[in-house]
Amino acid sequence: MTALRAVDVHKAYRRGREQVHALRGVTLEVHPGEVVALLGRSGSGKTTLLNCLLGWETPDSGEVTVPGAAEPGAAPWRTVAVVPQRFGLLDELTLADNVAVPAQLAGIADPGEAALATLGALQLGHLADRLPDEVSLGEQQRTALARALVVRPAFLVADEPTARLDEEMSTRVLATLREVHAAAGTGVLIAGHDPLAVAAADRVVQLSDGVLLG
Ligand SMILES: Nc1ncnc2c1ncn2[C@@H]1O[C@H](COP(=O)(O)OP(=O)(O)OP(=O)(O)O)[C@@H](O)[C@H]1O
Repeated sequence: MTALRAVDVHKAYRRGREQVHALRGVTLEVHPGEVVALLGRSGSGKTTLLNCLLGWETPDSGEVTVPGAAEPGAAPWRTVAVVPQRFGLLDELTLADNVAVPAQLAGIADPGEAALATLGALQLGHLADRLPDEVSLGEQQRTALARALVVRPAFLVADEPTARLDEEMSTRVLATLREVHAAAGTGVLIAGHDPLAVAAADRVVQLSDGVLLG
């Protein structure tokens, strides 16, 4: 498995008459089995870079490589799973069903069972039948993580996974990311501005006004 890679990526948005250069020639590789923290203040371009890596946005120039995506029948979202900034849980579905949906789409033999096992691994088994608005924000966040992990992705991209959590819960979520990484060799990219994420990472890179430092 090769790296998840962005090479010399540029991306600008138009805001009225103004051009906002969100990314100015960013090159970043995340190798299988490493945890990378992507730091940067608000507006530095972190989400734009993640969106380009996920194929949700097309760079103006430069190249993004998602391992395995070029193979026939490949689904990039199975290779690179995401925990979005706003979780994206479906309000009408229980936590178990939220997690079962990607398992089903991925053709996993027993999606319900896989969902329960993944929720259990994140200490959420007892909440499986609740709706998202019947659990805490931290529990919603961990459910989004379970939904990303249920397809056993090669890479996991998490946009500010600790932004809405207190220190204790942040530590727990980051420990879970490290455990997943250790157990499955998953490459993890954590974006945010949380010093705790730095402590959990093998490597730290910083975006500043669309340029990657270090
Ligand atoms: N759809 C858009 N249209 C116009 N400008 C945008 C759009 N998306 C992002 N931008 C601008 O591009 C720059 C980078 O935004 P981005 O969301 O990537 O930053 P970020 O580092 O993820 O910020 P945050 O930490 O607040 O989420 C910002 O100046 C932002 O205002």
